[in-house]
Parts: sequence; C-alpha cells; structure tokens
Amino acid sequence: MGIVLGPNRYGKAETRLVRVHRDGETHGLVDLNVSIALSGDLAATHLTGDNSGVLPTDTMKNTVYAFAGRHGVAEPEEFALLLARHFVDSQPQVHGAKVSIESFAWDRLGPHSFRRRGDHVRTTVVSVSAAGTQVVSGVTGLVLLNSTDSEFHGFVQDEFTTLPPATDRILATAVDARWRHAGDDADWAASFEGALEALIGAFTGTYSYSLQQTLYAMGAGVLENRPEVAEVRLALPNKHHYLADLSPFGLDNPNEVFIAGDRPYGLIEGSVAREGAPTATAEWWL
Ligand SMILES: O=c1[nH]c(=O)c2[nH]c(=O)[nH]c2[nH]1
Repeated sequence: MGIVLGPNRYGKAETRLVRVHRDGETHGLVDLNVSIALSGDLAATHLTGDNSGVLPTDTMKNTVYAFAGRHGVAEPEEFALLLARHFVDSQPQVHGAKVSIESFAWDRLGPHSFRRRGDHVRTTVVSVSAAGTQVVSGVTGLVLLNSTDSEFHGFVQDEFTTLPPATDRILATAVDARWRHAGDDADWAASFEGALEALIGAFTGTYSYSLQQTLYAMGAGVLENRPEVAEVRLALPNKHHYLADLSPFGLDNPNEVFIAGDRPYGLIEGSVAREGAPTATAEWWL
C-alpha cells in the first residue's frame, strides 16, 4: 500500500497587530488579526523532518510587525498583498501565499481616543501564486433585520411539513459576505464602503419572498455598484423570529411579540457573479 503526502500548507495564524499612525496630535488606529498560510516545496519536512526549506512561522509573525513598522498599515488588502508577495518573492521554495486579515474598526472619540465598533468585521484574503494574484474582500457579523416586507409561502409540502405560510414575517440575518475583485489594484477603502452600502441597501430595499431572493439581490447590488468586483459569495443564516403565543394570557399578538430563535437556523448560501469576469485563481470560499 503506497502512502503519499497530500496538499499541505503552514503558517502563523491570528497574529494580532495594532498600529498607531502618529500624525502630530491626531493619531490613527489600525487593529488587525493576520493569518498567513504558505505552500510550496514542503515535502522534506513532512517526510524526513528536514527543515531546510521551512521559514519558521515565528518569522512570519515577526514579518507582520516589521512591515507594520516599516511600511505602515493603510488598507488591509494592501497590507495583505505586501506580505503575500514578500513570502513568494523572497522564498524560492514557497510557491503560494495566502494572507487573511480581519480588521476591527475603531470609531474616533477624539484626537487620540477611540471606541471599538462592536458589530461587523471587515475581512480580506489575498492569494499569490503562479496562477495569479487574487484579492477577496468581505464582511462578517453584519446583523440586519427587516420587521416587515418579508413573506415565505408557496414552498414544498410533504408529510413532515408543519411550517405555516408567512405573509408578514421578520427577516433577519448575520451577513457573511465575500467578494472577489477582478484585479489586484483598487481604491480598497472606497470599494469596501461601497460594497457594504450596496449589501445593506439591497437587504433593506428588497421586498422579500425568500432569503434566497434577498441573497441574490445583495450579490447583484454589489456587482451593479462596484465594477471592480467579479463575484460575490454570501452565507446568510436565517435568524428565525417565532411569533409568541400569548393566547394563554388572553392576549392577541398582531405580529408584535417574537421569540428570537437561536438554533437550528436556516443557512442560505450562494454565489452571484458577473458574466465574463475573470475566473478565480485560488480556492476561496463556499
Ligand atoms: O427565506 C426562507 N427560505 C427558506 O428556504 C426557508 N425554509 C424555512 O423553513 N424558512 C425559510 N425561509
């Protein structure tokens, strides 16, 4: 029986970096969680423990801090590109680099005071290899709710179906969205803000007959507003809200009192792409 080493990669996960940009009295703050995964000629260390081609993950962590000091940290996409290209260009045995960054936003309270924004997290995943350079931006944990303009009926009924048709329900989700850029050069800040606005606008502006329909509208909204984006992928948990039965208390409930469900939840996932856009050069998501 032959045994072979399969695909592998390694790197430092979740390097936490806070960078203060001191511009006189007024400071800027960048707060990142950086994960690096390198792939390439790594068979020797797996098969014999020969580490001559292994750049320590500790060095990768140091590189994050060194680059933050030397170059500053502007947009996460830019910082991820800088790191990914560095590892592929400087290490002949490294053929692919994937740098994933979570960015935590801080709102300004004063020239040097900040309050961490508690809701969504901005994400980026940059992949550099001979196949190309791919930049994916995204957002996770963006919790949205419409208290009306959502229906769900006309669905399949089988012997196990008990769900009543809904003609006026709450639609709520925690958006996990990623969008793949056609190129590797963009105004990353404007692109992110525009995509976020398009996602929110499509969620709030769609009269929905299913979360699937809302998902498509959100993906299409990003593509319509952001020409630099090639494909949008979304994972939308359906945060169910169940109408509370108040009849035991002699009360009616005209769609006002709800039980916020926790689990299980519906999970609606899908991709919306621009026809003719460049295809992905690295595995990304879904
Ligand atoms: O928007 C919805 N899509 C579904 O597929 C589904 N299934 C379900 O039970 N409720 C819902 N709601």
